[in-house]
Amino acid sequence: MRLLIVAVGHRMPGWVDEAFGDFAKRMPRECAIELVEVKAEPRSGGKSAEQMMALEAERIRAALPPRARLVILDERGDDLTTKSLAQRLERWLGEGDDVALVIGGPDGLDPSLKQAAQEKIRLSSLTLPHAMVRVLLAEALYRAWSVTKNHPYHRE
Ligand SMILES: C[S@@+](CC[C@H](N)C(=O)[O-])C[C@H]1O[C@@H](n2cnc3c(N)ncnc32)[C@H](O)[C@@H]1O
Repeated sequence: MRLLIVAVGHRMPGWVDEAFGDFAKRMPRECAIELVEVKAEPRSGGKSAEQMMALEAERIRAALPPRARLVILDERGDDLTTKSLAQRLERWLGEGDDVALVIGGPDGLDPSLKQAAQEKIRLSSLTLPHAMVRVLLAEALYRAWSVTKNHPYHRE
């Protein structure tokens, strides 16, 4: 299984790359996180939010591996505890299909992607900036993995 984070936005500030990399590099090889950055549509081009999300959705679809499980990050998605994320991670690993966790850009994700998603998850009820979401998601995945292995990173 490949575990991909497909995120709209590239050329992130250094602190984002550093924080993401710090958690990503802790993941073991069998559960490695791959970051795939998708270019955000320039916000200065006079396009509507709907048009920009549709163009970003085309790029996201092009970045998805064939037959990947599509999981979108959305503030209106399912609430997860660390334990339930750990259970999902175990299920994903057991099923063996690639998993693409998709993070939208400044305007969010196109409705077509939301409809196509097998799972929708949220990290919080708050609207989070997309740069922060990849960092929080990498930490949450590392924490979830540590739960599955009784690793001391996660404490009850
Ligand atoms: C700035 S937010 C977009 C907000 C937009 N108004 C919307 O309705 O989605 C950018 C992206 O970050 C992710 N995101 C933001 N808050 C989130 C949360 N609480 N949980 C999970 N993902 C979140 C989503 O993938 C979203 O598309």
